[in-house]
This record gives sequence, structure tokens and C-alpha cells, in this order.
Amino acid sequence: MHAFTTQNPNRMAPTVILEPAGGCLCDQPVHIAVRGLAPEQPVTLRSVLRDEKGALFRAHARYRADSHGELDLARTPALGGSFSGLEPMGLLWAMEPDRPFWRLIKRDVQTPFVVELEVLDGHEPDGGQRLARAVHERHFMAPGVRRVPVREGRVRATLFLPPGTGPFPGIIDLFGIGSGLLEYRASLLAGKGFAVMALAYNNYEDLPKDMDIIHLEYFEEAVTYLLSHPQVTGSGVGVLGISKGGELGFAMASFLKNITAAVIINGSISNIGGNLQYKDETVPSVGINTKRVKRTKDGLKDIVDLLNNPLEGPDQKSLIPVERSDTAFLFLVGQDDHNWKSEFYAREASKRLQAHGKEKPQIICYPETGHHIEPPYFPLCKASLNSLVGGPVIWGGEPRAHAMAQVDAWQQLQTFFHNHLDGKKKTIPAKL
Ligand SMILES: CCCCCCCCCC(=O)SCCNC(=O)CCNC(=O)[C@H](O)C(C)(C)COP(=O)(O)OP(=O)(O)OC[C@H]1O[C@@H](n2cnc3c(N)ncnc32)[C@H](O)[C@@H]1OP(=O)(O)O
Repeated sequence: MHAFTTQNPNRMAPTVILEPAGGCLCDQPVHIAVRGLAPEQPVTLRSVLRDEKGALFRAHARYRADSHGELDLARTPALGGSFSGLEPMGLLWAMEPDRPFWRLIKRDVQTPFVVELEVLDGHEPDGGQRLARAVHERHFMAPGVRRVPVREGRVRATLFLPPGTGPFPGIIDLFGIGSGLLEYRASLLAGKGFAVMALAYNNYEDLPKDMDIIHLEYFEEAVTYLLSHPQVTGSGVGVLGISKGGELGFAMASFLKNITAAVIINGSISNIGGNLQYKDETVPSVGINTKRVKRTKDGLKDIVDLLNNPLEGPDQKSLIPVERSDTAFLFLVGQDDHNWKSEFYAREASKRLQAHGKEKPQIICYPETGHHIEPPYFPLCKASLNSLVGGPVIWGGEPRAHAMAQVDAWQQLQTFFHNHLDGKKKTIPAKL
């Protein structure tokens, strides 16, 4: 073991320096440095976070201090561990859960995640003496953001309003099947100047547990609520959706009026799970063939080929009629999505929109990126419960590439919404 203290008794004790000190918003980077080490001292940095269900997420990396006994993660490459190379935020994005098939999810956005950082002597992640420790909070609500629970008619949601008097452009935020009411993306996005409503549509309070029929009137009610809110500006809203939420964003943009802009993260162009209903129109679900479910070498389900091709035969009826839409679209695509064929869906949507003289959507494809493109620095979830499948499935993605994609996607979607929602008074006509 490195006899650090006996080498130079006058040296100051090793200290972790965090900037910003104490904490920051969860989508912001934290600058991590260590001072007071011996010149060239080998150390291991460890991070640990406990989620609200008690699961531990951990990462570690080996480093060597410089000739002044300093270590700056923005300048010094990791020599190995959970990641290697110059990765100033690796201790966050490379975390892995101690429970199988567990995903990092924030339920109570009014409290931060607390990350403990430790500096250990030497290169043994579990062996070295602890030299220094720091606690870093990762927050979900910027100062002044207001959280307003919404129980209006059938709508079950939480509205996040930015600081100030507004009015602000409105966005509806949708997660995948079985997600209930997840607020962490909406709360972060409200800090960027948008009034963001996290909208539940199943598996929450009195909303249906199953997905047999989805009535788009429910989402229409949510749009009406948001647009009539005194702190929401304009005559149209944005929709942000991931997974089934992306597919629903697509459906809203195709059937409902006043959807000005939609960001679809790994969404599908065909209806999946149960019937989609709006007024007297029904879009049936695309067919599946369970024989096409593959097993990974670890025995996990890979469902990427489960769904039928919606361009063939009777499955064409499952296509959402995007050609009716006048919404501006941004498709964010993980090219290693194993939930379904997101890139194919985005490209097909683009073809259909352009074939009908509509605005060409923006498509951004991220290599080695999986299904759950989260806000920045959320660790990659390799496999977890898929409610429709009823068990764990692999989601795809390589941790580093996926982390880079999340940082970029978060910027891109904000820029897109600012470009399309800020100050516009555009009326989108009804599609029917
Ligand atoms: C017809 C077949 C077609 C198939 C095509 C696939 C299309 C699917 C399109 C999609 O939308 S993909 C996205 C699917 N949805 C999800 O990934 C979300 C799945 N749901 C969850 O992970 C949890 O429900 C969630 C963490 C979001 C919320 O959990 P709850 O607040 O309801 O927690 P609860 O404590 O009641 O636990 C419910 C289940 O979630 C599990 N769970 C809770 N927290 C979790 C966590 N943090 N990580 C992983 N699993 C979690 C928990 O173990 C439990 O599993 P079991 O039902 O098997 O016992």
C-alpha cells in the first residue's frame, strides 16, 4: 500500500474539489479534481449513488496524480476501471446497478440524487485506504422551477413552470408503456424556459393498467389544458416522447390539432400494443411473432425482430397516418436500439412526410446508442423490465457512446423546441 502520509508529513491532506461545490443540476457536468496527493500517486476514484428503492449504482476508475500531486479529471485520462481515457463525467455515466435489470429512475424530483465520491490509495478498487471523500448532489429542479400536480378532468399529470412570470412555450412529455408518471425529464426541461407537463397515460392512479385501447381524446384534453393555462404561450404545444411515448407523440401530431413541434426519441410509426382510437377512427396494433424473439448469450430476450413490418400486408393498417401532420419533427435515433427498429421508422416517416409535401423532418442518428436515451449522465441501462413483454429485455447501446448521445440529444431537443415554439403564433389546422 502507498505510505503516503509518512512520505511527506507536511503535505496537506488529500481533498476532493468539486465545481460547482456541493451540487448542480442533473444535466450539468461537475468538475472533479483531487489535491494534496503525492507526486505520481496511483489512486482509485469511486462513485456510489443509492436510488429511492435502495439499489446502489457504482463506478470506479484508476488514475495517477501529476508531478504536483494533483489530479484533474478534465485533463487526466483514466487508466482503467469502469471506463478508461479522458472522461470527466465517467464516474456518473459509467455507473452500474448492484441489482440485475435495474434502471436509474428518479421518482421524487424535489430531492436530489446524492453521489458519494471517494479517493482510495492505489489501484485496488476495493482494497486501498480511503484518502478523501466528497458528496455531490444532482438536482432535478432549477431554482425557481415550480411543480404543479394536475388532476383536471381525466388528465393525470405534473406541470413544471420555469422561474419568472412567463408565459412560456408548452411541452407535453411522455415516457414508455408502464412508466406511470415520470417527472425527471420534464422538471429538468422546465429549467430551460419551457412549461413542461409530464403526462401519465397508463399504470398511474385511476388510469388504465392495460393498453387494450388508447383514446387520443385523453391526449387532446391534455393539450387543451396546457394551451389554456395562463402561463403557457402560443396556440400550439410541443410534444416530447420516448418509446411508446414517442409513438404517441407521433399519433398526436397526426390526429390532433395544435401540435407545433414533436421530438420523437426512438418512437415507432406503427401502433403497438393495443388499438389506437380517435373519434371514429381506429388504428389496430401491428402484429408480432414471438418466434422471432432471440436470446443473447446471457439468456436475455432480444425483441428487436418481434414486431411485423408495418409496410407489408395487413400490418399496413397499423401505420399512424403521419402524412396528415403539419408538425415540425425531430427524430432522435439510437442506432443500436434493440427494442424496435427506430432508425427504419424515422426514415420511413421522413419519406412519407416528404411524399405528401410536408416539411422534411430532422433525423439525428446516434451510433452504438440504445433505446432509453435519457437526459445527460444517466447511466446506460443494458436490460430491464419491458411491461409489454412482461420481463427483462435488452435495450442496446454501448455505455460511452450512449452517454455522448444523451448529452448531444438533450441539447438538440432544446434547440429544436426553442426554434419552433418560442414566440410563434402559428395555428395548426385540424387533420380531420
Ligand atoms: C405485444 C408485445 C409488443 C412488445 C413491443 C415492445 C413495445 C414497448 C414500447 C415501450 O414503451 S418500451 C418501454 C417499456 N416500458 C418501460 O421500460 C418501463 C417499464 N416499467 C418500469 O421499469 C417500471 O414500471 C418503472 C420503474 C418505470 C416504474 O415502476 P413503478 O413505480 O410502477 O414501480 P413498482 O415498484 O410498482 O414496480 C413495478 C415493476 O417495475 C420494476 N421496477 C421498479 N423500479 C425499477 C427500476 N428502477 N428499474 C427496473 N425495474 C424497476 C419492479 O421490479 C416491478 O417489476 P415486476 O412487476 O416484475 O415485479
